[in-house]
Amino acid sequence: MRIINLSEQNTILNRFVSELRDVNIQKDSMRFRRNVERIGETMAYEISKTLNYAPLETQTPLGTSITNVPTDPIVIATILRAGLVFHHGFLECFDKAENAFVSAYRKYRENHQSFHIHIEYIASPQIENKVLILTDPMLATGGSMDLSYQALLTKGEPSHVHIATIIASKQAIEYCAKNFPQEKTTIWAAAIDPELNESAYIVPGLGDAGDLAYGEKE
Ligand SMILES: O=P(O)(O)OC[C@H]1O[C@H](OP(=O)(O)OP(=O)(O)O)[C@H](O)[C@@H]1O
Ligand SMILES: O=c1cc[nH]c(=O)[nH]1
Ligand SMILES: [Mg+2]
Repeated sequence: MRIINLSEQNTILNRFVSELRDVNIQKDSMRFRRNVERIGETMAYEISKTLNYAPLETQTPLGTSITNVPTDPIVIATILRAGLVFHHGFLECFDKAENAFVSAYRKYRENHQSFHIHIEYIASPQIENKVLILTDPMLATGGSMDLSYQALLTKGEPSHVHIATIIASKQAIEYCAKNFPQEKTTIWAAAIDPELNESAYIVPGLGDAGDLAYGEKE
């Protein structure tokens, strides 16, 4: 398993992440959504470097040109709600990809301290032998990602799994490293944070990504 922490490189991605985290800037929900999307676009570009390529001959008005283009069939999957904008960023880059959606969300108990992860439905194409990119901006315990992957396996065995996230906790990275297939999983994180609080929120993190993008829910 490869674990790639993009914050270890000095790139403009770090600016997008710092704006998401900033308690004042993040109040501008349009900017928050756009930054999530921009990170999706940038991460998709990084993932594109790991795909298989073949030469494509193109007719131009003046002659022919040969360009290496990616050949892998790609399915971009996302976890509602917070994943939606991130997904859109990936789709801007991989515009020919198929798409899958999983409704996995935290259902809190009365005390709001404990929760279980609830999956209601999935909408997915066949994923057999395709490159599966699982996108979710927050990887806190890793539970939603794991359950979503298990649900998607009912649609076939992917050739490779990319877990793509903006902020992961150390704990979730360790959890995914144990629970996803070693030989064909890559984890991409724009940042990896040290801990979770008692409500399983990432610290320092950025808060609740779904609420910041779309408003609070009941
Ligand atoms: O790694 P985990 O511990 O499973 O937590 C991460 C999940 O929590 C968030 O979704 P949330 O349940 O808040 O739903 P929302 O996107 O609708 O706000 C986030 O987008 C992940 O899906
Ligand atoms: O820190 C966290 C954990 C789960 N979901 C979020 O949006 N943020
Ligand atoms: Mg949320």
